[in-house]
Amino acid sequence: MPPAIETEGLVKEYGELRALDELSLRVEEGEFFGLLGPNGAGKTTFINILVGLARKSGGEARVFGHDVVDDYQEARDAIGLAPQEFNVDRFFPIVEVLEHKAGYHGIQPEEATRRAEEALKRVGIHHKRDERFDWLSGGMKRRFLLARALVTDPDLLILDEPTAGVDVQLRHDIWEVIQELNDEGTTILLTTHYIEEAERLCDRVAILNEGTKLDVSTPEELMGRGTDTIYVRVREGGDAQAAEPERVAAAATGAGSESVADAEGEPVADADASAASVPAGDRLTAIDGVESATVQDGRLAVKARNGGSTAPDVLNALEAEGYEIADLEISRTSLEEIFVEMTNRERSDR
Ligand SMILES: Nc1ncnc2c1ncn2[C@@H]1O[C@H](COP(=O)(O)OP(=O)(O)OP(=O)(O)O)[C@@H](O)[C@H]1O
Repeated sequence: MPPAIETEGLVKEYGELRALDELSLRVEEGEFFGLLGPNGAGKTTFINILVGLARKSGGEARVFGHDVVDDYQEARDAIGLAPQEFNVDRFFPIVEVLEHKAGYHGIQPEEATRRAEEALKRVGIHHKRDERFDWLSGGMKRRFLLARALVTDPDLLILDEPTAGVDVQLRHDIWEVIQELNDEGTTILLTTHYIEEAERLCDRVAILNEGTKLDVSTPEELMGRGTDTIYVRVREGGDAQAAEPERVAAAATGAGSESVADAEGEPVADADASAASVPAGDRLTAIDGVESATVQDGRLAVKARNGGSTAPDVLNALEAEGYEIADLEISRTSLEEIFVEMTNRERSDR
C-alpha cells in the first residue's frame, strides 16, 4: 500500500511569495499526523494542493499513490476535508447538503441518504438534520463540517484547525470522534495551534515554517524541547499556614523579601543571591532536566524540560529539606514558544 500522503520537493508560489518551498513529507496509512507551524507557515496551502483547491508550482504530491493533478478524481475521492472556513451551501437543510456531497463523489442516492444520517449522528447533530447551516450555533457548524468530511467515508481525513475557537466540551467531543475514526483505520492529517491537541492525538508531527519542514518528531519529543515551569508554594515543615512570599525567602536566607525581589526571574546560578536564596535551591538545580530555580511572586518557579516528569523529583527535593508542599502548578511550554525556539535555531544555523 502506498503512503496516504507523499510529497517530494513540493513548491507553491504566489507571485514573489514561496508559500511552500520544496516540501517533502510522507504520512503512512493509518497514521494520526499533525501539521504544526506558526501563522502563514503554509499548512493550508499544503492541504489545498492535496484537495485540488490550489495548483502546485512544482514538485510531486500523491494521495494513496494517486497524483493530485493527473489522477485528481481518485485522489480527491479518498479525502474528506473539514476546512477552517465555513464554505457551506446555505440554502438547503444540512442533511441534503450531505446527500449532495455524497452524490458528487459518485455515491448512489439511497446510500447517500444513509451516510448523511449516519454522519450527522456521529457528530451529535442529527436532531438538526432539517435546519439550514446558517441557523446552527458556532459549535454545531464545526460539528457539521466534520460530518460533511465523513459522508464519503474517506480513507484520509484532513482537519484544518477543527477545534479553533470552540469550547472545552466540544473540543473533547471532536477529539473523541476523530480518535475513534483513526482507531477504525482512517488516516488523519490535522493542523492545530493547540499543543494538548497534538500531544493527545498525534502519532507524529511535522513542524513547518515559511513553507519548509523544520522537523518531524513525536509530540513527546517536541514537548521535550520546550521549557515548562513548575510553580510550587511551600510551607516550612510542621507549619500549618501557607508561607507568605517573605517567609519563603526568609526561611531560606534569613534575609528580607527585597533580596529575593532582586533575584526574581534570574536563574539561580547567575543570581547574586546564589542557590541558597531559593528553598532547596542546590538540590533543585542538581536535578536532571532542571534549568533554573527562582522565587517569583512568593512561589518557587522551577524551569525544567518535561515538567510533568520532573515535578516529582522537585517535590522530593523540597520535602527532603523539610518543606511541605502547599500547592503545585505546572505551566506547559506552548507551541508558539517551541516554534520561536526552533525558528531561531534554524536562523542561527544558516
Ligand atoms: N491565495 C493566496 N494568494 C496569495 N498569497 C497567499 C494565498 N494563500 C496563501 N497565501 C500566503 O501563503 C503563505 C502561507 O499561507 P497559509 O494559509 O498556507 O498558512 P497557514 O500555515 O495555513 O497559516 P494559518 O495558521 O494562519 O492558517 C502566507 O504568507 C499567505 O499569506
